[in-house]
Amino acid sequence: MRVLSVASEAYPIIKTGGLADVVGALPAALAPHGVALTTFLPGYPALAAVTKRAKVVHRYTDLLGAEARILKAKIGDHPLLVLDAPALFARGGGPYGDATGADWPDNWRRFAAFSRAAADLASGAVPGYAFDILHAHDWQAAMAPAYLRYAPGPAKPARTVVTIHNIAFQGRYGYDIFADLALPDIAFALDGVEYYGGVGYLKAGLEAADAITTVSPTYAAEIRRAEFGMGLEGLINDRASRVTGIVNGIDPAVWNPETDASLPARYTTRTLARRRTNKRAIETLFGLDTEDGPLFTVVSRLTGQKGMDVLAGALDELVTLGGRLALLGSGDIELEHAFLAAAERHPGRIGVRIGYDEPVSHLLQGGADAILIPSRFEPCGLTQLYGLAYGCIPVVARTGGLADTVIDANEAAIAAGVATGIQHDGVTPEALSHALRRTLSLYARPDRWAMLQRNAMRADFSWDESGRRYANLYSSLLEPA
Ligand SMILES: Nc1ncnc2c1ncn2[C@@H]1O[C@H](COP(=O)(O)OP(=O)(O)O[C@H]2O[C@H](CO)[C@@H](O)[C@H](O)[C@H]2O)[C@@H](O)[C@H]1O
Repeated sequence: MRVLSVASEAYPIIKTGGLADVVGALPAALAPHGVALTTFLPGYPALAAVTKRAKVVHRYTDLLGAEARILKAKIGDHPLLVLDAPALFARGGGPYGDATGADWPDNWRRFAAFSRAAADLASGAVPGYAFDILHAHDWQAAMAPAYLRYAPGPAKPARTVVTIHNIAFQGRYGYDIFADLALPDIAFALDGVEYYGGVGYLKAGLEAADAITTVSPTYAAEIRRAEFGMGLEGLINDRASRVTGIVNGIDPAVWNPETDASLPARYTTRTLARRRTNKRAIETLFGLDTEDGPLFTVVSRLTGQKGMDVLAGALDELVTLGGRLALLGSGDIELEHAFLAAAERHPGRIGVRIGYDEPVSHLLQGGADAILIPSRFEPCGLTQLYGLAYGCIPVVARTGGLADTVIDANEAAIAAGVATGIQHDGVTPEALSHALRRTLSLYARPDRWAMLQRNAMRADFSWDESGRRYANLYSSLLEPA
């Protein structure tokens, strides 16, 4: 089975968040199930190294107004296609905006062109290329199924899957762009690309897709409610029979404490004491006091989704209770300032690094005692999975994938020997305070804490099962109706 996986980022080439980890891991996750997956990415400057000697497989003189080429390269050992369109993608800053974080004003054109090219690959417009399934990730790729539906190429169009990694980002634009999308007028319909009078990219993809997935069963249920659906709950309910939740796995080649080159000391469940060396390295890097007391970490975008405002308000208490915090993140400027101010108030107890740093994120998982994830909503969440694998106990809000992947250390779960973390209901100062206190009282019982760590590290979040689920979903779409 041949699948085209269409996304705006993929680890290790270009990453701003969890989407990249998943897209980067899918080819290896699906190969054992007989799925040959080709990844399709926009040609940002970060791809220059991998496309240097790439073969041109297709040329456009006018792809929604831009000159473009499709290049053939590799991501690891797996096939990669790249949309090289300098007018759209060859610019500094990030994949979605300039260096200040402001979105590019032509994102509608950039990702419509990218989706149009994906649809061409998946419907016979590019000689030598054919795919059974087009799998589009998030709004940046979601117009591809809409193009396949309304303006396919010469061959039978591939069947389509859209995966929602975060429904909060929808790619919503005014009606004025419609004329430039090169879609027939009938596409501007209630069950087409129309969204509240304008154009909605994610909405269009969800209407056109043969199957919709999101990244955990609980989030799949949550987005049927107004509180989580962000305006798309009606559509999700109408199409509920096509919606499934498939939890993300983690890539053992990247996230494994036994082999992780970013850790000063590597370890297993049998050598947990070696984590102390990593803790010392964190203390040095973050300017924290040297001691064996509880060390919390945060590795996150600093946003309201992640509950970082509530956490910032809980830091004085965290310190009063005897905890320390090493935080790595970037995002909302007020939140960055709030965490930096807390670090100034509590020298030696709170250390903050504003920025994005992959190796430091590994060190924090490998040396801190617990990772705080008080998200208001979380489609799956990966940092709690990395925490589990590294014995860095996740302290999480009971929502979305966090609810599905962490087993709360209540008395029954402890007695049964299955607890892997701490959950709290709601993202309020009281709930967070209670969770911090529970965590610290567990930490004060070394036997219980070590049991939690061992349970967490043994929990299976490999891609085996989820890879099989995606493969089964693809197969089901290819069966005759
Ligand atoms: N400052 C920093 N430095 C280094 N690394 C950093 C970092 N800040 C974050 N990261 C890394 O970025 C990734 C974040 O992934 P998450 O799944 O937690 O959230 P995100 O909201 O980006 O993803 C969305 O998509 C994913 C994938 O489906 C869903 O799991 C999730 O719920 C959804 O919101 C992790 O690999 C983390 O280590």
